[in-house]
Amino acid sequence: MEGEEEFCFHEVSFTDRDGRLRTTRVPVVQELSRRGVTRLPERFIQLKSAHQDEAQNFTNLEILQMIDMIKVRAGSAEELAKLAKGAKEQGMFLIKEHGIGSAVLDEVKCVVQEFFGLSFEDKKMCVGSYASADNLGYGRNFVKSDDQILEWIDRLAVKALPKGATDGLHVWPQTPANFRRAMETYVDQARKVLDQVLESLAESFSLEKHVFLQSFDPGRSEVKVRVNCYPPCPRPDLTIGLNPHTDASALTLLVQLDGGTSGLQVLHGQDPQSWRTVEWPRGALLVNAGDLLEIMSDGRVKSPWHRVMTQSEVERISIALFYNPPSDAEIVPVTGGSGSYRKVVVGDYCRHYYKISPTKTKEAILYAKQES
Ligand SMILES: O=C(O)CCC(=O)C(=O)O
Ligand SMILES: [Fe+2]
Repeated sequence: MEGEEEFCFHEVSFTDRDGRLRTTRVPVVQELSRRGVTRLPERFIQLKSAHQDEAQNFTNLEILQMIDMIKVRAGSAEELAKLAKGAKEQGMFLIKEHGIGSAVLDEVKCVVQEFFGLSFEDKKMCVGSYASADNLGYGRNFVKSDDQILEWIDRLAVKALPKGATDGLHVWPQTPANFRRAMETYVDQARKVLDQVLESLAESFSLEKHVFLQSFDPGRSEVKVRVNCYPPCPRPDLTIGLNPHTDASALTLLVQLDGGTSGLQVLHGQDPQSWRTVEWPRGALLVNAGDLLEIMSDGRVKSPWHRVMTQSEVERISIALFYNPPSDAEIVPVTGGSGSYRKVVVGDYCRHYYKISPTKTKEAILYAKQES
């Protein structure tokens, strides 16, 4: 058996179910992978459950709508109809001709690859840890107990907007030196694209075009970026990169680094629902509705349940950008939808989401449901 003492660990603080502050150690999966472990450590083995059985037998999702943002900007009725369809039927769609410069995308991909290419010691040294502030920095996904089954992932999370929000908190990597500049340039351009998506989504639902955008504020809206690294895994059939979840955000923009095949899966269809692997053409970006948009849109859009599978030979890196209105903004569902949502304060919703996550079902959104 590989000696536990040889592994590198993330030190994790969490508040347990009794409200006590606890610490635990979580193996750094990139290091396990680099050392060529052939046996998946016990803590990563998911219980044999329905979704594991299905995981070995899924089909590709070929029907994600591909939205041409040039046509959207020109007000093409046909493209807006595709946008409405993608948002309503799957809560997830692809965008092309988005206007984010290829040099900007190449640079951001390059800095995240360089960061995850560093040794564990160098990564730890050049960036603050999760314990430092609000789940930011370099580490792992949620850990809430000593006996939690772990996901095969390492991640880096930074708060990119409002500008300067994390100055002094040492959560931006110092290596590579251009990391922060590259990420902030990307975030700036991505935010403009997402504003356009929000405006066009409203139009595509025959609503006034500012109904979603009006909750946002150029100086105070929030962007968190999470870089997800799923290293090659000895037993992809026994574990998962990221457990099924919905995002708390209004919108999430996903970039997947070239070279990696997609491991992202989304729950598709109604009665029966099934997991489908997302087909992700090179160059396209993926937009995913989060819970806040489900609330704002009064259920016209549903935040999709999604998860990430691992692969045995390939390291996959994705960049998830979460776009939210200011934390103190009150979001009010646009009437005429399902009528089952109530107004919530963004920060209150997000705190609730993080407090109860991870969950086995789409539970956090119940917080924003009207009592019937
Ligand atoms: O890696 C991916 O493609 C998805 C990541 C994701 O769902 C998340 O970070 O919330
Ligand atoms: Fe997600």
